[in-house]
Amino acid sequence: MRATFKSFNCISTCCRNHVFHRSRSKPPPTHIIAPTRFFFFVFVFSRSILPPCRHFSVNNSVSGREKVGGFLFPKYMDFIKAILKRDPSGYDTVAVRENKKSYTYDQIVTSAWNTSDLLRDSGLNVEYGTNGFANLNGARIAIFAKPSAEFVAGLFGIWLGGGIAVPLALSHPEEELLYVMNDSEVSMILSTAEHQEPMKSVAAKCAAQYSLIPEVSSIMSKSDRIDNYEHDHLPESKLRTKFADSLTTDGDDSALIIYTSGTTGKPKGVVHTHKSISAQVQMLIEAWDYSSEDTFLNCLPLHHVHGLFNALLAPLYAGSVVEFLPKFSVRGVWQRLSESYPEDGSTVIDAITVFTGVPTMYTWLLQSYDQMDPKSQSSCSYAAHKLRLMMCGSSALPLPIMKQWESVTGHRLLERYGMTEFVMALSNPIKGERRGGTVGKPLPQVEAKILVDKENDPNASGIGELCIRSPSLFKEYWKRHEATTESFTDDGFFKTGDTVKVDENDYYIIMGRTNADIMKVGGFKLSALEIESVLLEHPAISECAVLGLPDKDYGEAVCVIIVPQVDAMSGNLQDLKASLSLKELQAWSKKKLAPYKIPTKLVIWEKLPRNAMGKVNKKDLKKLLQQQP
Ligand SMILES: Nc1ncnc2c1ncn2[C@@H]1O[C@H](COP(=O)(O)OP(=O)(O)OP(=O)(O)O)[C@@H](O)[C@H]1O
Repeated sequence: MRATFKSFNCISTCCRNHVFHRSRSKPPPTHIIAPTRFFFFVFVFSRSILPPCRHFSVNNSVSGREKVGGFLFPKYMDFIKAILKRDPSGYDTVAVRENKKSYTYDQIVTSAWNTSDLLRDSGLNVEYGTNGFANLNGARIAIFAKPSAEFVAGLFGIWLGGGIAVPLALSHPEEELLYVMNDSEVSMILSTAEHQEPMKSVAAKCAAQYSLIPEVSSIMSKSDRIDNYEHDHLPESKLRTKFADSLTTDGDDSALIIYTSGTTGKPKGVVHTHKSISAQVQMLIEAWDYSSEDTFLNCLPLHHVHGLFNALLAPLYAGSVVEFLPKFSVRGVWQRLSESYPEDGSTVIDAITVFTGVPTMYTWLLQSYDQMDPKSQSSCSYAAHKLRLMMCGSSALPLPIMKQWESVTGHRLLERYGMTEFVMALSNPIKGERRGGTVGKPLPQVEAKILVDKENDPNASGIGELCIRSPSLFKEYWKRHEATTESFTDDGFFKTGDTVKVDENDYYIIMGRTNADIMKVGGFKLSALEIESVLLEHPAISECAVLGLPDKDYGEAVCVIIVPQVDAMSGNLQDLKASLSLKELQAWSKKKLAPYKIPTKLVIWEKLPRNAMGKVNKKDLKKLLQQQP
């Protein structure tokens, strides 16, 4: 990953211009969010999880804690601590929904508490803090569960126990799982029953323990809402504050290791702390107005920051409901949106208000929309239009897709830019102009600068490597001290490895990964993302990936891999190859692209290989194409 480190070091001797941008927004106040449902953590601690004496008595007999006068908490994340200090706002406390079941904050934390007990009692190397409470002292605990209440409870349970969570990818083959587990030296794997047998076997192969995540009980059905829930034991806010103050939090403690996709090298473990997580969720809530009025539809994997932070942790911190659709399906999404907003205008409880996805999800949703009958199209358009917010990111959103989505739903997608190492950094505004083809400006408290290599950019076009400084920056690459040091500038900016520029209004334009999307053709630096966006306007092209292949005359040649539109695909791929020739494509491109940007090689495939986040690994594709005759 970020293979630009080396080239960056070379550049460092060259002359550089720093274009510096800083968000003018004021830092968020400590309590920026409306009172949320998370106060139920306290509710849970005081009545549901354990008998009352277990929490607050001096001489309880809970394992490892009996000597202590005080409370039962080891290190705990600032994130939750802040929540504990807020005032309750009401009793509608559903946190998670999945498969038509609803789970309250209470129920999730009950299970989280049980998980942390299980971890402490598992014989792992626990340590006793100054307050005498046992904690896992940063032991790595992997979590393998589909997006669900159990996943959330498992994650919070690991944090409650003082461990570092390592979310695993459900789609990864055993070899990749073992790489992550061995690299992060996982002590235990937590999973749900459906994955029990394979995960036990994986655990055995890397000398880790295995355990099931304690079940999370749900409220019976959607209609059995929390209004009927008992809430007369809610502790006084004074007690809540005291309780929160007693937590021995150290915000700099590591909380989470997320592995990079490895699209630019071997996956690295990106370590986030309680503090960086806390900072990030507060930034997102402020930037995008998340609130307890929101219900998110989360169809994303949770081992990447998009699904985990944008669509789970930040919403929960804001007191929103997160509804999981564990596996993205165009049918599932359209159906859920249509159910939320019937065309007769009737109001539905639990309607989805926020959706966030990767560009390919929107492409596929549009393709399925095109196949619908007019009545279904009308109800889908009507419903999608009603959402408060629709966002896109993780890879470039091509302009044609953005425009099509706007014409179908009336929503101008909010595109933002992020990376595992700092989660989110740049965003188009919630209010104000969302500029297509850009990722907006720095989020609150984020500083961005562009390292322009003047020597290779004599025209001073302002194109260069994006660097980010933010309270949400990661702490380190797990056990990779050198890689960590190399990835930062002397003044603490993280070097993203992405080539960018700003437009006339200071909105950032991502030109792509320097080592995968930036091609050098006959002395010109070209952005593959820009060419892809133009080619997608061609009526016969559904998806495409542009990449540079070695060329003896020009250094690199522009090659495009095309996936034809569904209609075209209903014919024979061979016929299509004959009809969509390189010549035809070049003739069409002439009106839209400068001559040196026009592809000189064309490959037609039925689909593009994409990872769980819909990303294409161009390094692999290049290798593959070079091997082909
Ligand atoms: N809105 C966006 N437009 C263009 N590119 C984006 C956008 N959002 C994210 N990206 C790309 O995704 C990258 C971050 O993704 P992530 O941290 O998952 O890394 P990766 O490239 O998928 O994997 P690896 O870090 O292993 O190479 C960014 O560096 C950028 O290249």
